[in-house]
Amino acid sequence: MTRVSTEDWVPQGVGDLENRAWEALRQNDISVLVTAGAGAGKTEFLAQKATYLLQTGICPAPKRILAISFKKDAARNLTERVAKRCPKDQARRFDSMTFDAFTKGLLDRFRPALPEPFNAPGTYQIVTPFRRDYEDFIERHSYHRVSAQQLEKAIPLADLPVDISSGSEINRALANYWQEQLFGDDEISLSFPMINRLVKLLLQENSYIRRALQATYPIVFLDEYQDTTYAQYDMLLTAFDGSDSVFTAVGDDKQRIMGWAGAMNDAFDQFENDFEARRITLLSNWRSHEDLVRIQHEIARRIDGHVEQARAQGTREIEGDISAIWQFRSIDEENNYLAEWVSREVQSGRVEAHDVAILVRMRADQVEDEIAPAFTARGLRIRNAARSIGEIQIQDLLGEELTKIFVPLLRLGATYRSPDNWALAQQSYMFLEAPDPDSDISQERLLFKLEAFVGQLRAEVARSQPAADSAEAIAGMLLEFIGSATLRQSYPAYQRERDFERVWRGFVTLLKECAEHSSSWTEALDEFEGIGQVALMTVHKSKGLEFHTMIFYGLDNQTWWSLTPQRDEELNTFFVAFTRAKQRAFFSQCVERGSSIGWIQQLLAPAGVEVIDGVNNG
Ligand SMILES: Nc1ncnc2c1ncn2[C@@H]1O[C@H](COP(=O)(O)OP(=O)(O)OP(=O)(O)O)[C@@H](O)[C@H]1O
Repeated sequence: MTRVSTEDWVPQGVGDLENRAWEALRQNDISVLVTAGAGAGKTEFLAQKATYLLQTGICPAPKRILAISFKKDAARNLTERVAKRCPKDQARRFDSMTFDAFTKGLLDRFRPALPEPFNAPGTYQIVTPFRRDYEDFIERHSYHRVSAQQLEKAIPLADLPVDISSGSEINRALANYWQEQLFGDDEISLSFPMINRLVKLLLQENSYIRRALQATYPIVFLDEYQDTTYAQYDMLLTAFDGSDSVFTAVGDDKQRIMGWAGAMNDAFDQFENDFEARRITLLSNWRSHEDLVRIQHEIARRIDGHVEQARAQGTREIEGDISAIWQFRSIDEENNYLAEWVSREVQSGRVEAHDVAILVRMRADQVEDEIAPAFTARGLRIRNAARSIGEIQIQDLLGEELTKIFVPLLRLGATYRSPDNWALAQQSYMFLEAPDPDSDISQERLLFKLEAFVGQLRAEVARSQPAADSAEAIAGMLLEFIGSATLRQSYPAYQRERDFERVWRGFVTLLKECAEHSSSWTEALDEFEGIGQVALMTVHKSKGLEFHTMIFYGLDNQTWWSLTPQRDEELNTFFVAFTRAKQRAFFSQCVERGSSIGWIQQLLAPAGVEVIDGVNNG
């Protein structure tokens, strides 16, 4: 086993860390709260810290690190970075997952240990109820003093079993709601907030499970900590109550955009108190260049008057405007201009199509219908990340483990030289098969099997033209080789058949769709991954991502009506979206749709962002 001394350890994959990041990295006896603005490398910092702790043996075998992220992409990204940097036996001890995957994993493993009636036998389905479902429930039971909104808000906060001794109507409604979800006519139906409550109860009632969890994870990371909900925090406190586990939380309170979903509004202070944590603030911005950082700072100041300006570490690569509000007279003019502009930029080689993102407030499907013809006419395709393929959105599908395992294999099938995909395929396969790390023979045997399969896949791919039926057959070969049972055993998120089927069906459907449009398998796979396509997404979905060029589409007071500086969350959302840009961020607005948003113009004007005539902007 390779070990590096703490003095000799150096960051990997990046040049260096800023001094304060070094400080936070070496802080291992007490918990730390790393706060920093956009692009400060918070997620990267966690990847470095995990690497440091594993490589130096500060986290020795068999101890593990638990990293909790909000998005699947982020969780997967962390796993990949650590896997690239650490030997296998170390990387396997890094468990990176979303909050929901963490709680669901615990529930699926230990459900029988819940007290009655919460250990009800039978499978369960995960549901995401809408407000009208709660309204329907309230109406059916004739609760007069409880609203649907109150019930919805109370579910994540109420401990189980719900105390009905006081006779309060909300508690009676809650208890009844649980009863119906567990013992109604259909299959047991649980939402993620309900799963959270069940896991809290499980951990509270079972000191054995709690102690096992604490012994396994002496180190816990929390990414995007600002969006932690009260319920999630409460569950964590229960899980690690009385433990010596050391926490590292990273976050930016200006990027708090999940208040509507119950995110804590005093998360940072609470963490400092409860975990006796030291707060360390990072100052760099590695993503954006100086001129963009100056504009970002104007927005940041509006959110927090005391915020320090970040030190831009990115290099400006383009000349001309880096930000402006383009005004158009009609929707047609706007769409044609944007398509023309993006097409020119892509053709000139200044930016790749998939490094351009068009951001909308909501209804991405409708906007796709509106703008796609102008882009298609210029040979550009739009990748609407929010489009649903069966029961899963494209952006989520691309972040799924199944996709991350199958796509490199498909790439290997479609091309003869692809060392990166070979490395990814090998890494996934070894993870799934988990050969004895001390046995060279079993590892070699597996590699041989993988090579043989890739050979077969290549032959099949070479034999068949891309089309719906051939895509389905090839996807079937992949599943047969990897094995659905292996996948489902390896990932808690796939343990239940219907969860697995949802992703698998989405994967096959999108692959078929892409194959039908393409003249080669490489083209089909590029289309599948959105390579060479202009990204279209909602501002919320842009969180955690980055693009060379961003265009905020249709920024008028009708479409972006809710964007007001009086609502913290909306301003934060705007900040999150704006800070995704590495090189430039433009706004498009047209009078046909609504009038301009005065306060945004006033906010951005001091940083030199002007309103200009879209068509004649040169
Ligand atoms: N020390 C570093 N040196 C060079 N590049 C870095 C460093 N740290 C991070 N980066 C790069 O800077 C970009 C932003 O990093 P990262 O996504 O980790 O930031 P973040 O603080 O989590 O961002 P945000 O909160 O805005 O989502 C990424 O492209 C990352 O690879």
